[in-house]
Amino acid sequence: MSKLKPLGFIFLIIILFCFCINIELTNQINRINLFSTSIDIRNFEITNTTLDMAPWYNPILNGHYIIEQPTADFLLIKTTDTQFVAADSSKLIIMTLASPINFLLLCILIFGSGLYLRRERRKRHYKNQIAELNLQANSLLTAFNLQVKPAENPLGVSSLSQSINSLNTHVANYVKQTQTSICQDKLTLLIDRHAYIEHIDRQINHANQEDLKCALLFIDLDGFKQVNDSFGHSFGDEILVQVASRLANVLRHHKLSNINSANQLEQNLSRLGGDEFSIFIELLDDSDRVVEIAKHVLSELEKDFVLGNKIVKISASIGIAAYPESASTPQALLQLADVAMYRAKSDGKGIFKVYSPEMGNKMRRYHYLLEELRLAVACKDFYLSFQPIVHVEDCMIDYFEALTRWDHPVEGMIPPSEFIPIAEESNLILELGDWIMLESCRQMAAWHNAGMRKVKISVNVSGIQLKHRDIYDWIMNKLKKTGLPATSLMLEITESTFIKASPRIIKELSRLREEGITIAIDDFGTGFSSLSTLADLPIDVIKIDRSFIAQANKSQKYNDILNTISELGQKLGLKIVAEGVEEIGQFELVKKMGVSSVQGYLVSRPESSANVGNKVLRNNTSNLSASGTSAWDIVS
Ligand SMILES: Nc1nc2c(ncn2[C@@H]2O[C@H](COP(=O)(O)OP(=O)(O)OP(=O)(O)O)[C@@H](O)[C@H]2O)c(=O)[nH]1
Repeated sequence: MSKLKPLGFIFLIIILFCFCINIELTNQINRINLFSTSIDIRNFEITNTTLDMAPWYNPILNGHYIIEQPTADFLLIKTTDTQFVAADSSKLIIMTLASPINFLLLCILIFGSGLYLRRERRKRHYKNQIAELNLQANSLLTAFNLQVKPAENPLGVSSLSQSINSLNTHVANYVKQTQTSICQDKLTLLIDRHAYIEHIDRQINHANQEDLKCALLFIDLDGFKQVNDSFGHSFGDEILVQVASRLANVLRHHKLSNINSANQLEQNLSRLGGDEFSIFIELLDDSDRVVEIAKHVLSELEKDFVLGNKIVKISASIGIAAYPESASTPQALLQLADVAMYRAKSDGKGIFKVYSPEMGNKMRRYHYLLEELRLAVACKDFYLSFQPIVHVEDCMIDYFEALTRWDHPVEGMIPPSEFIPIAEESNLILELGDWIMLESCRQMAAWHNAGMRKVKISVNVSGIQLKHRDIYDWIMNKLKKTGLPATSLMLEITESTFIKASPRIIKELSRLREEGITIAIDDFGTGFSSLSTLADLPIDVIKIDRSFIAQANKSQKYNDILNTISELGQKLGLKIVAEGVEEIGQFELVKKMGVSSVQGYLVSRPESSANVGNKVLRNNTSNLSASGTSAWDIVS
């Protein structure tokens, strides 16, 4: 079709040209009639006008005729029906063509044709370019794996426009997806900490202008590590996804939702990382509302999590910080809510706490002590105290418990109950524990050499040490270094640590027992271990927690528990030690129950090694050399 167009154009031009020639020729003929000067004219008389001459000239020549002669062709020009004049047709034609109007027309036609052909060439060039672009677009579509409806003309403009549209949509979706995924947690699809902080920042600015109050909930799952350890990480992942969905429901229920119109993500709920989530309340018109929301979150998370055929129960601890009361920046709000959350954890877990400045002070002290502890551990700035544990029958020394003391140059004595948990959380306990074990063994080795052959030294070992040290090699190495016999060493491990101990740790403790080292379960009664598990643990001694001793004389229930533990221990062939005996009544009670040894202020406070030396070695030398131990005078 497109090829026919130029032909049609040329045909049109030819017709136009002929038409013009015809007009001009007629003009010329008319001029011949009138002036007939320059042309050889002869008069003809023809009665019969039906001349047998080229009939198709007729319409062009307007009723005149061309006569072919041997010398030249003549045009018979009809003047009347029977009168003709003859003109030399070739001359006539030359004159016709040479007329200015025809020349001008010819020029216009040539110029027009030139323009037309140029335009056609350009069109062809563009078409080729579009075809080339189409090929490139198609290869892009294939690379992006995009399907486009086949076009009528696959190399035409409409196909190109279709491809470009499709690529355009793809790029727009890609940009949207990229922007969304940048700020989204991959597992739960909630916004991440970074996007959440930006959102809170905007909300706080708004609240500041409008004089509004906001609040932030910091939610941390309790014991989530246990879930991972027991069921595997992918199971843990599923729980996290379900937690996110339950929190989103709470948000909707309390109409706290705020969906970002650009990426369609909820902005008031975030997974901050690990098992930590946060909810932001943009408008807190009533402080009871935050409490109501926190309680709702806790109750939602306490419901059973069902995964396949497994049912898991978890809980969460929540810290709450409010704007503007607690803090005025997103980071500070999160930090203080985190502090409050830690308080909720330390107060028993599964609860919520609203931040108060007193909590902040505690946090600051924590960080201060952590830094001081680092220095103290590096400088070995501690000393040991020794508390005797005596047999109830004769008050002879059974063993000494080594207790670490930290005399801070500015703060004074810092109790172990304050610095040991910090040392454990920061793993500084590993280095500190090395020093404690070495010093305890060294001291006991000295006393052993001085005659205290039946007395043991008891050293506390934390769960962190059991986990990170190869405990068998570690202990045997210390004994070798100090020369202390294995039978003179006792290790105290808390009940809660025993519950969590891996089979590897239990095996290593059994090997130490085989070497002659005594293993005691410390703070017994506080870790909720089932009594039946006692039979399987590699232990020799049960140390009953001081809380039972303190209650036993006042409460029949505690009295019964104490009795049961004591009886069970005796049946299992374990030695029972009562901790925290402070009164003579308690001493008498535990003695009656069959407890074999006691520890507590009634017997002695922890003493320095010098005092122990004075008391045992100087005053009771004869007793010591005969028995390998000495009576601890409890009245002195
Ligand atoms: N399955 C899974 N676990 C994760 C992910 N991110 C972090 N965790 C685990 O979550 C646990 C978080 O532990 P913590 O919060 O420190 O401890 P916890 O056991 O919850 O104890 P408390 O918080 O003191 O109650 C760790 O064991 C992490 O390995 C995750 O994306 N998926």
